[in-house]
Amino acid sequence: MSYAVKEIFPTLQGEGGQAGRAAVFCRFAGCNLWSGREEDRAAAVCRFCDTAFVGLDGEGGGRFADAAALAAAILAAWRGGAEGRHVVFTGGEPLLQLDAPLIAAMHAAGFAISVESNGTLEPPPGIDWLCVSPKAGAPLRATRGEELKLVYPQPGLMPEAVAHLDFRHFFLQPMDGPDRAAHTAAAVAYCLRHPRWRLSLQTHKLIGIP
Ligand SMILES: C[S@@+](CC[C@H](N)C(=O)[O-])C[C@H]1O[C@@H](n2cnc3c(N)ncnc32)[C@H](O)[C@@H]1O
Ligand SMILES: Nc1nc2[nH]cc(C(=O)O)c2c(=O)[nH]1
Ligand code: SF4
Ligand SMILES: [Mg+2]
Repeated sequence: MSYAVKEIFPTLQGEGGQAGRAAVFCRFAGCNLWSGREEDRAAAVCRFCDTAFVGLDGEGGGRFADAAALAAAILAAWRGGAEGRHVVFTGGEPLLQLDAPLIAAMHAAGFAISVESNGTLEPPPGIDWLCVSPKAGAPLRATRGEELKLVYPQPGLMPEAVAHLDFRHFFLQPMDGPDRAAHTAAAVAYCLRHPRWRLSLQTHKLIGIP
């Protein structure tokens, strides 16, 4: 199968339990919870998205004919050597496209594989670090993984509704937008009262890296 990729770029993981870790980000085009068009946002299932994921026109983006071609482009974007190779598949929704051949190609190239998913699709085997970020009003099919990262506050999806799931780490990430400061204060207050939950800041935005 071919892959539609918005952009490929090296940066530090900004969020969650791996914040600060070097990675190549591969952002797939397309999502099942929003078209990505502003005129559709108000009617979408997921309405707070902070990401442009439509098209193939970002840095390093394009259509890749097969897993070998995409793996080669990701390896070319890695700034380190053979040690510590790490790719984060995100989007858009990466589980619409991430498949067994790509997982095998990345592992063969020496990469650990992280995934940022909305959790609506069954993850394929072989993911080394699965981050699930559930969305109010969307079905949740990925109920286990390394971290659950809930954007907070989300009307219709309280942390209590997902705290029983089988994840190693539970994060609240303040919803970015015009009310980011108030959302951050609310997330801090929630973590103080519910210590199973830890705060995830979008540190890349704080320091101005991609
Ligand atoms: C752009 S999404 C792509 C991956 C996948 N579609 C998902 O939603 O998890 C990457 C991460 O950013 C989070 N995110 C999106 N919009 C956000 C916002 N306005 N504030 C904080 N986090 C946000 C998502 O919940 C997810 O954890
Ligand atoms: N630095 C950095 N860290 C991130 N963690 C998750 C991101 C995403 O958009 O999926 C992201 C991103 O876009 N940049
Ligand atoms: S599910 Fe993820 S990529 Fe899709 S609209 Fe929501 S935050 Fe954006
Ligand atoms: Mg992002």
